[in-house]
Amino acid sequence: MYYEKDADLGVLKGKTIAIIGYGSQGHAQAQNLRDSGLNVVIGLRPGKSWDTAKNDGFEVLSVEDAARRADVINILLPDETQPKVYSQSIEPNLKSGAAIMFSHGFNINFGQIRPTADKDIFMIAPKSPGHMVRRTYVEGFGVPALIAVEQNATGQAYEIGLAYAKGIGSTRAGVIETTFREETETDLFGEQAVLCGGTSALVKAGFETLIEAGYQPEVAYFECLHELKLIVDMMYEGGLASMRHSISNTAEYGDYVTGPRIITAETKAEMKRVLEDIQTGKFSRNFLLDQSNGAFMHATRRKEAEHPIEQVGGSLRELMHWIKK
Ligand SMILES: NC(=O)C1=CN([C@@H]2O[C@H](COP(=O)(O)OP(=O)(O)OC[C@H]3O[C@@H](n4cnc5c(N)ncnc54)[C@H](OP(=O)(O)O)[C@@H]3O)[C@@H](O)[C@H]2O)C=CC1
Ligand SMILES: CC[C@](O)(C(C)=O)C(=O)O
Ligand SMILES: [Mg+2]
Ligand SMILES: [Mg+2]
Repeated sequence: MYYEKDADLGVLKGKTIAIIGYGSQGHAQAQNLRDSGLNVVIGLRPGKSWDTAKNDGFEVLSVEDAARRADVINILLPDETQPKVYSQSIEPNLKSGAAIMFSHGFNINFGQIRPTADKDIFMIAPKSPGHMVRRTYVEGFGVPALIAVEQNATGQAYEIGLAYAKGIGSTRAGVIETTFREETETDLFGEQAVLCGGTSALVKAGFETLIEAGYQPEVAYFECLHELKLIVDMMYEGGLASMRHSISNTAEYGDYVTGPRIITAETKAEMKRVLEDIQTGKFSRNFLLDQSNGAFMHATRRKEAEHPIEQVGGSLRELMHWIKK
């Protein structure tokens, strides 16, 4: 694990870091790096993010101009957008010896971006949503991250990568070394099976079961979604044991006897098939195919927004002034 003492911000002093994209990760990493005293420019197309980055006080350039200026460039565009922008706007304008960074290994791992041999290629992957990358930094800490070096053309990739990780606050929390392949496959698996796909399916199924049995939607919302954060906060702080220490014996007994009825051997067998689809490239091919017109994604976004849990949750959260803050 790498910490503050292992990273020297001085490696990046006097260099220009171009952050391409100003979305979830882009805005957070750019603001943290600037607050760490580093020189950051933002590369974008004209539009909403351009205006936001400008209002936040950044020098905003076209992607082409940002690439020309960059000593280090972090491509923080949506994964499906990166290959075209890289080949059309970034690659032709990069200096020889520039360092190319990612925060997720998707496009290198699946061969969608293939930089030339004279460039450093590495990744600092925060294990956190972008907005928490910023929030924890402002609070004086940071989120854990992974470092992976794919190509070390200058021999300086680790030093630059660790300095970058320090700049976004991650060496305060700890940085673990990995490979592009391990980060890509575990990240995709985690978000699909556990963190996002698994959790949202579990929450919706629990909520639907209660309201179909005639219970109040508001009660079902508190039980299956709202309280989840409070339970997960305890797991985050002290693992499963700490959560089980705080809940009642009744809940702990129910945890042991009912958990395996919900997440069964068949669920785990399906998880293995999900992982295989990621490893073989089947998932990435399907994702990129859908993103060429976005048909499944757009239809599903609309359908999910209409789910009763979103309707009741929207009204309840209006009353939760502490969340709005
Ligand atoms: N979201 C997260 O928390 C995490 C993301 N990652 C990785 O970080 C990377 C960035 O993801 P994320 O932050 O979610 O991305 P977002 O979808 O939040 O970022 C979109 C940004 O890219 C800009 N953009 C989109 N298309 C173009 C284009 N053609 N030219 C110029 N700018 C464009 C958008 O600008 P506009 O307003 O003009 O559309 C916007 O600023 C991905 O590799 C992702 O896997 C890794 C860890 C966590
Ligand atoms: C869990 C989803 C994530 O991998 C993340 C926030 O780490 C992502 O791709 O957004
Ligand atoms: Mg992730
Ligand atoms: Mg991810």
